[in-house]
Amino acid sequence: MKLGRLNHVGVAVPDMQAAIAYYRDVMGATLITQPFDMPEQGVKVAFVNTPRQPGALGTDGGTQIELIEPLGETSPIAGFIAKNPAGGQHHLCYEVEDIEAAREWFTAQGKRILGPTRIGAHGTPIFFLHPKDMLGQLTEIMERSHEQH
Ligand SMILES: CC[C@H](C(=O)O)C(=O)SCCNC(=O)CCNC(=O)[C@H](O)C(C)(C)COP(=O)(O)OP(=O)(O)OC[C@H]1O[C@@H](n2cnc3c(N)ncnc32)[C@H](O)[C@@H]1OP(=O)(O)O
Ligand SMILES: [Co+2]
Repeated sequence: MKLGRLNHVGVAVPDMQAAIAYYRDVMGATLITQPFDMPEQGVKVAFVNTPRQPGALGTDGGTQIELIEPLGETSPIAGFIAKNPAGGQHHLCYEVEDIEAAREWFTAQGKRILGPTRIGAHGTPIFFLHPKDMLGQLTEIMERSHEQH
């Protein structure tokens, strides 16, 4: 498998609106999506587009900041926010051509895959790899969008 594009950096936040105001007012971001809920993933999500982005989700261009706020009692990031009340860098997401081939690759490497492959915030299949197997970094693998833009 070859290293793919860094699609986004996941940043866990305790307060989505405060985080959006920070990226807009402190960091000067101009392309921030409206937050949307992903109850099946236990998060509220918003994307901060870095420059050279056409502005549509998942399109080619720069890397996004993916703001994630816990949603619901069983959010997988509740523990992270409990340990890091101010929030912080949560995961990195890399793109692959074929999610199933990537699953086989990491499994063969003895890396723990967290749960089933499911549809992520960009509408393509994703899975997560345990941070303890990935240099301490929670790692998301995402099949890149094959739509032509
Ligand atoms: C899917 C929508 C969207 C997208 O891009 O499409 C997203 O990315 S949503 C992102 C939120 N969803 C997930 O993160 C799913 C995968 N994550 C998990 O299953 C859990 O968060 C897990 C298992 C990584 C950690 O769960 P939890 O914190 O409840 O467990 P522990 O406290 O026992 O943690 C075990 C061990 O790992 C360390 N840890 C936890 N989170 C992270 C992290 N983000 N980065 C690095 N290390 C992490 C934690 O400190 C523990 O270490 P220890 O030394 O044992 O204390
Ligand atoms: Co993500």
